[in-house]
Amino acid sequence: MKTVTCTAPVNIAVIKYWGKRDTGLILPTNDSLSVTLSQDILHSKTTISAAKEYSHDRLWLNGKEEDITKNKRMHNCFRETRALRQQLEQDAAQRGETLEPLSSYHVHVCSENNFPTAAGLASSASGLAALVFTLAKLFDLTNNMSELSRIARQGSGSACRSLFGGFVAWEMGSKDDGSDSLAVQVAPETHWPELEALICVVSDEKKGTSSTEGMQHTVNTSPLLQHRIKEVVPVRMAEMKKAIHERDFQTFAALTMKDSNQFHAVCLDTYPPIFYLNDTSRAIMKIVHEYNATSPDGKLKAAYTYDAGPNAVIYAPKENMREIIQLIAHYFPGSADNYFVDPYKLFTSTQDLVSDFKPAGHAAFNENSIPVFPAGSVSRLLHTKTDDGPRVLGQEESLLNEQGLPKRVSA
Ligand SMILES: Nc1ncnc2c1ncn2[C@@H]1O[C@H](COP(=O)(O)OP(=O)(O)OP(=O)(O)O)[C@@H](O)[C@H]1O
Ligand SMILES: C[C@@](O)(CCOP(=O)(O)OP(=O)(O)O)CC(=O)O
Repeated sequence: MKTVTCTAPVNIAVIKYWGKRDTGLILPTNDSLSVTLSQDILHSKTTISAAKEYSHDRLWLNGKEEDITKNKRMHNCFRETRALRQQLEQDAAQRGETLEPLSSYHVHVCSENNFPTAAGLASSASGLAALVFTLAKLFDLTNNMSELSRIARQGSGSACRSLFGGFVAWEMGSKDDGSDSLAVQVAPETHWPELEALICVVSDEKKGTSSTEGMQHTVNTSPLLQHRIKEVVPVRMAEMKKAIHERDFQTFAALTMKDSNQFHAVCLDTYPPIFYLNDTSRAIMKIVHEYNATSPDGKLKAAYTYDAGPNAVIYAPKENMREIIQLIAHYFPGSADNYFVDPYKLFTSTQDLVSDFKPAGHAAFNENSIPVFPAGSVSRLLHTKTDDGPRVLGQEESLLNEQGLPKRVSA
């Protein structure tokens, strides 16, 4: 039996992917670009073992066994990585060497997300990236990350971007077979370490309309999406890459907010419309604009973005983060002890977090621009930053025991 354990990060797009031109191969209707967030805060952890004794492929997700017989996307990832392994085995045989025939073995996959699954926190991205990366390590594949991203893409589109750290573009490609639709790193995490993120968890419930389903309704009914694909995204992609290369937060922030807004506009333009934002999401947008508008030098200090759900992700330079956290904690107070995750020790206590709130330290800030929301409207604040791509862990981190069964199962 061979066993490997890895983690993969979440990525949050600043130029959104929304729409497929091929639903089977998962080929998008536009390029997209994302920031990879630290695995220290959010990650999928996956252990895979291969053994000739196994009778079928099995998956345990968050402690529960899932029926994967009909999971076409997962099978795509198994099929593609096994084909690459088989090639390695054949090449070795031609050289007169023997590689263990792992490509013919079944696998046991055990995966855990350290955050809610299917709640718009990009679990499919980290989960499928962890699956493909772990399979690649298990099979000793020599392919580079962009090649592997083609496989991860077939598990979930946004997963292809989670194979890299830092700033990552998914190039849509033009070929019918999808061979040129893959992720490339625009800049590594070390390029712009000052860029941080605050995830405001507005809801961690499973969402009503999945991204997969929602985006095809948009493709089929939204005229605005056609304008976005043809006219807007190509220009924004070029501007966003330049902004990242130049660490130009002004351009980065404006484009991030506009692109999030346009994504939610095409959701509204879908017929019947799709709504992912709620009143709390909209209030966070308003307060970020108020905060930016009253910045003493007129410069943008923060940018929000929302995926297919009400949770906000606020990107900002490190120097503004303390103030932003205080701002959000003031208007959206927590109701639970685990409200704020403070890995970078910005605050000495919860008291410190709420007591010295001075909105942007600026007289023009309209404190009544939104009301203070009921406690718990934002259930958690997770402070994080841009960070590296998937990591290989030691055997002691394995989620599977020596029989290839999960060490922990949930009821
Ligand atoms: N760790 C994991 N390993 C394997 N598959 C996973 C893992 N985590 C999530 N998934 C798959 O991804 C699905 C959730 O994807 P979905 O797109 O609905 O939610 P999301 O990724 O949280 O939201 P979004 O992509 O819109 O931000 C799960 O039902 C499961 O099939
Ligand atoms: C709003 C988004 O987060 C959409 C993500 O969609 P998915 O990658 O979850 O969809 P599938 O390819 O059908 O699995 C925007 C983005 O991440 O770019």
